[in-house]
Amino acid sequence: MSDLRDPAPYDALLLLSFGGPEGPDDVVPFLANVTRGRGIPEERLKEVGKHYFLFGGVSPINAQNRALLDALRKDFSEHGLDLPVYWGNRNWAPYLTDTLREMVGDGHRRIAVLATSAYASYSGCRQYRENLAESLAALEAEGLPVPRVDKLRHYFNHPGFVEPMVEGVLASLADLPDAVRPGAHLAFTTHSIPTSAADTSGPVEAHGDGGAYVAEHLEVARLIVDAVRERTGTAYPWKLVYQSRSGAPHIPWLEPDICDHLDALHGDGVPAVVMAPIGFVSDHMEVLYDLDTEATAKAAELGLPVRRSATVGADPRFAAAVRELVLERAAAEQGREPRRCALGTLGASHDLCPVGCCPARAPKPAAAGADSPYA
Ligand SMILES: CC1=C(CCC(=O)O)c2cc3nc(cc4[nH]c(cc5[nH]c(cc1n2)c(C)c5CCC(=O)O)c(CCC(=O)O)c4C)C(CCC(=O)O)=C3C
Ligand SMILES: [Fe+2]
Repeated sequence: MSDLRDPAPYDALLLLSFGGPEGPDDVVPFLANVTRGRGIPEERLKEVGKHYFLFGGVSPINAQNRALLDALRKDFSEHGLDLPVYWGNRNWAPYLTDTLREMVGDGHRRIAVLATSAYASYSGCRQYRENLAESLAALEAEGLPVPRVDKLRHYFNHPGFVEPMVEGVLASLADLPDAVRPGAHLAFTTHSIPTSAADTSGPVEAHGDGGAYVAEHLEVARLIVDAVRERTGTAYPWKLVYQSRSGAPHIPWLEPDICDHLDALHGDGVPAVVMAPIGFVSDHMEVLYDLDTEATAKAAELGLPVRRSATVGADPRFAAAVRELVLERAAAEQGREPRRCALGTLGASHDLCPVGCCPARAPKPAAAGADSPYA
């Protein structure tokens, strides 16, 4: 009988995130890291730099990841799960390669990886896998042991991710003035990406209009709408909309933008809107600027009452979900058939990204998938 809390074969968990600047001097080098070789127009970079300077050059994302680390360690220790937790980022310190070097130095060879992105897409999944491959190659070049890294499955439909967002939407609805609440609309938001990236997101079988990226977000929106209907008796009208678009204007990205959507709703006489950023795991800069600053100012200009609902952040139910995901994957790696928790109809996402999943425009080695050069 193997222990239900047995994380074997894993000897550590790595929290893999985006990273963000921690002061004014960090902003430009951070943006240079983010956009390395990606052809973001300079105008857009100047614009994005301003968002960070408005907040003293500090993105909240690192503090939020530190809080998540604390929540994970607390949850693991309370549940007898003996698994050290590390943290590394794609674009800022602590950098992924440095963290992996430290992990290998501490003797870890089989690492479960949780990315702070719940959905399929190049930016939210394969790009992290490319970062892992690059870092493993760096360790190899230094003559260090190369650990095996396994990325945990997408958790968009895990109850520990969805339930805190349901509560967040209920709280935002409750916070609206009584007079406008009955007519409120729900605007679920996520990061816009090029439609070409959306259409090829997820496994090849899922490719089609919007691919897995749009299908997964629509599923989460429906799950939240259903739960809100059950608990309030009201079927609030809703739509999935987008934010934080970048890239050249002639390239099609997912639309409509949240600000255009607010305009349209206002034009239709809708009296209030709850903006629910289901595409994000924490209230980082994309939420703080694009929703709480820009879209909220737009709504004020229209005289449209809006509320922005909370992301999961370091919610204990999310930490518990991460524990379940680690143990689920460990059980699968042990050759058992774990119970895979997933709400709705899409089912639990794959453990191993198949070949052709979320392709890059210029193919690069990616770890933790069926096409990984590292076993
Ligand atoms: C799908 C997606 C997520 C969600 C999944 C995930 O969480 O991974 C996400 C998260 C984030 N995106 C973030 C910041 C940025 N994203 C950029 C650029 C881009 N994002 C894209 C997509 C996504 N991005 C894309 C297709 C681009 C353009 C091309 C490119 O460069 O790949 C740029 C460059 C300037 C700009 O164009 O805006 C910045 C500064 C931060 C940090 C916020 C903070 O500091 O608190 C976070 C969490
Ligand atoms: Fe982004």
